[in-house]
Amino acid sequence: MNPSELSSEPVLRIDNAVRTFGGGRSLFGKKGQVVRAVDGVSLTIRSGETLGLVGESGSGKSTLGRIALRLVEPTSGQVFLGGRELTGIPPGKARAARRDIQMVFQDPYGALDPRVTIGESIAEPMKVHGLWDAEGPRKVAGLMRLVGLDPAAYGRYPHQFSGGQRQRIGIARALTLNPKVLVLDEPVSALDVSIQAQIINLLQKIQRERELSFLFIAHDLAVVRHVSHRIMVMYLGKMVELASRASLYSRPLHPYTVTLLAAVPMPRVHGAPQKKSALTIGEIGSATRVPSGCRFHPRCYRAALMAKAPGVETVEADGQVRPACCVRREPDLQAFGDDQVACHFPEMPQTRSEIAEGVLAGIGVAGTGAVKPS
Ligand SMILES: Nc1ncnc2c1ncn2[C@@H]1O[C@H](COP(=O)(O)OP(=O)(O)OP(=O)(O)O)[C@@H](O)[C@H]1O
Repeated sequence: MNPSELSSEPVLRIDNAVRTFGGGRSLFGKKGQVVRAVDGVSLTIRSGETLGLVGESGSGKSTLGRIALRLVEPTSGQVFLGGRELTGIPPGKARAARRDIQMVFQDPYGALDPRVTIGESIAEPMKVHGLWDAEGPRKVAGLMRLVGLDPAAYGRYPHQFSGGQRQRIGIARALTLNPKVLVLDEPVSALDVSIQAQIINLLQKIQRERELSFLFIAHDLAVVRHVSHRIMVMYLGKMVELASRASLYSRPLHPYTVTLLAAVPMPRVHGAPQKKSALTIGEIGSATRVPSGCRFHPRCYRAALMAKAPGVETVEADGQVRPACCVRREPDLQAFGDDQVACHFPEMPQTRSEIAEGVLAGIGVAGTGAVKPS
């Protein structure tokens, strides 16, 4: 579906979601550290749209996905599903309202109960919601056919299936209640590459047929590029960039996005050996000790470059010279057409040599080379 064909009404809306973990007292009365897993993130997804959600491990993607379903309660913020506020419903009554949003998990091995036949597994949500009737078996058979499984396999157990087939079972189970939104948390990352493509094709077919909306969480930027209409990039609990697929891959605005894209292996050119990224910039920071100002500043090539630019006020932070604004002030989200970015220097040019120079300026160098995203 083209972005222009999508309806403008959001099916899912998350407003300013915050989720912290920890902070309680230990047995000895010592106060634990607080993790700000999701720190003021908002998003919308329209009918038939796929919003890709990317970021390194620990950036808060799964927590945000679970907040959308209220599998994790937000510390603050609101979730609206089809215009109805999900977060306003008392916990005991949320199940019925949650029917319209379901989840597909990463691990097709762990997501299914090994003692339950796959047909029963697919039927279970209907039974839990009191929707099982004489039509139930026919519906389960229809769902099995939809995901490419033979209904004759109803009475078989999960261990009798391959990883890809189990993910098909997980998808059928997620569709049992006819939801409007699927949260797909790394749905193909546990599968072989050849099987990944089959599952992605299946998800896209189902999306077209049912006008489903997807929140598609993934590490793999190549997969996200393939499936998403828009992409949100998260870093240490914050959204740093939100853009259409076309702009994100052709003109990434946030230096973290540039760095992530640079870490994707480059396609082979004229039989040349595949180049891996030149940019390595150390580990993602700690979610318990979040850097001041822009959270990305300790790893940011652009901040390193700007610190050398004439007229830019600088400060030293953890032994690195950085623009004072990056260290002192969290950047606001700025709009660039339909795209948004949270960076103090979003328009700084990003030629290959400038990025390489920024890296060389002291952020951890793994050489120079193929850093400009294709
Ligand atoms: N139940 C929990 N208790 C304590 N900390 C948690 C809990 N769940 C998540 N966190 C922390 O919140 C932060 C964000 O975790 P989250 O799993 O949402 O990130 P992610 O981007 O999905 O990472 P991954 O790709 O590894 O799943 C991490 O620092 C994580 O350790």
